[in-house]
Amino acid sequence: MSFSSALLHQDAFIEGRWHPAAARFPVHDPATGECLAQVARGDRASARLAIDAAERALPAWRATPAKARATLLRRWYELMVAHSEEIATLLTREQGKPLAEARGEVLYAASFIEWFAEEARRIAGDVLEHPQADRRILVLKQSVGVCAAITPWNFPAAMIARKAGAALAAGCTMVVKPASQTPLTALAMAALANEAGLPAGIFNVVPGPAGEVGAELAENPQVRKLSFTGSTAVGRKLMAQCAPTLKKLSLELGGNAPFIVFDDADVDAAVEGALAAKYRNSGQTCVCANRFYVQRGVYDAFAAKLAERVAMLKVGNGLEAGVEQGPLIDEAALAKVQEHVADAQALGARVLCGGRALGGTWYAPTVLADVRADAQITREETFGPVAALVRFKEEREAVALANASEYGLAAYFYGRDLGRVFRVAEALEYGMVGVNTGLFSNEVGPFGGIKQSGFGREGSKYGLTEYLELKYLCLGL
Ligand SMILES: NC(=O)C1=CN([C@@H]2O[C@H](COP(=O)(O)OP(=O)(O)OC[C@H]3O[C@@H](n4cnc5c(N)ncnc54)[C@H](OP(=O)(O)O)[C@@H]3O)[C@@H](O)[C@H]2O)C=CC1
Ligand SMILES: O=C(O)[C@H](O)CS(=O)(=O)O
Repeated sequence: MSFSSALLHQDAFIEGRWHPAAARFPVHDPATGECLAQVARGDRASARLAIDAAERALPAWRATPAKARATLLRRWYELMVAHSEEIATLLTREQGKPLAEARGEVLYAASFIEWFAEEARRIAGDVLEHPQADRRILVLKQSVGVCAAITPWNFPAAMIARKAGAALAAGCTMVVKPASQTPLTALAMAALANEAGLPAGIFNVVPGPAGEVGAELAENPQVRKLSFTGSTAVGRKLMAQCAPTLKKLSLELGGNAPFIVFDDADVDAAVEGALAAKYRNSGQTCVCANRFYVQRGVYDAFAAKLAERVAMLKVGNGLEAGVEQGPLIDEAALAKVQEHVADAQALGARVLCGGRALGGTWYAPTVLADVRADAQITREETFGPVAALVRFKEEREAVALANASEYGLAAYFYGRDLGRVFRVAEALEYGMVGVNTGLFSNEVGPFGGIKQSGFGREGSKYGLTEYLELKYLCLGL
């Protein structure tokens, strides 16, 4: 095996130690097919071991003063930044995204740990006036307890940091099951958490199959909260699996983001925003624009300018300098993209650029024009580098088209009339709306969706409440 890295680990990380296993599963580089590692295949027993470790570590961590928790989280953040190049290389190798994006993701992930290190010290309860003179009301905020996280392959660092940063800041302990396609980044993060001095059992990583490790995390009564990022279908299953033990849940699920361009938009800005919203991670993000509604007055100009820019995107192995589009994660992802393009073309869409597989799991960055409003690509999440342009006439029509989806995660629109900005922003049924921007993800804004995109918010000051319980004390004087 040619691949090596000081941060390459292949065993589960439980209670501050590496836990090998006889059974192992391969991790492949989606760009080359190379086997990067053989990772210990967790099972229900190892998941239980991690949950028990998290339970043992909980009392001391809960009792650790917030300032001390913050200091340890800050040190973890500093190590993530100091080792960002190594982690980014691991991330690109196992997930495929261009190194420049991987570097960005590692710093984005680290920003959540930094943010929640700061938020840890601002957890405050209340002292309230009781209706009776001889009583006092106190409201305490206390950590939920042992938490679980199940995370996807498309952001192997950020999705973990966005959950673990909040959980640990709140005084919870956590067991993470990373996606089986991308466990190496999670294990590298565990190594750095350990180096930062996070006590044993606080943060545990157990790679392994969903049906074993995932099932134990969802069903074990010691786990009081589960945070999941991934597809809506799996989110529904997990919600059912968590029901018997009434776990708190955060579900960041699938999306189908509309991207609306109005006649009064700055078309050049809208094109740049479309590039950011559509082609990041080769279109494999839950907040990627999935369907474009362009008003007839700017349709031709926007379509031509977007196609010109998209055709220039450099496609290749994410490790190569200047590459802007890496491979899709696997053959199934490629097949879904091809299916959406073929369906749109069968309904009359024109390919302005791309529209073809390039070998391996690469797909040419694509712009489709004259897409019918009922095409499959407008109803289902493509999770690939294809922009489908639908023409519209009136504002009301665009909002209706945008809202005609079971999903409600992200939406975007470009327009400069102030009245329209407020009308449309307030009318769109989504958890997050980008106005004259195609990228809104950061540690400060509350990330999450509504409808079939799930519930709960991550990052921001709101992210901490997902890991806190309120306790009401009534004091008789
Ligand atoms: N809203 C958001 O923030 C995000 C949403 N997503 C959505 O997720 C999808 C793509 O990500 P993808 O990884 O394929 O999603 P999946 O839902 O298939 O997998 C996500 C994680 O869930 C695990 N998993 C799968 N099935 C089960 C199960 N039955 N029980 C427990 N765990 C399970 C997987 O484990 P294993 O790998 O071992 O199978 C993986 O760790 C898209 O729909 C995308 O929109 C993705 C990222 C962010
Ligand atoms: O998993 C994802 O797709 C991420 O949540 C998208 S983002 O946070 O990088 O915008």
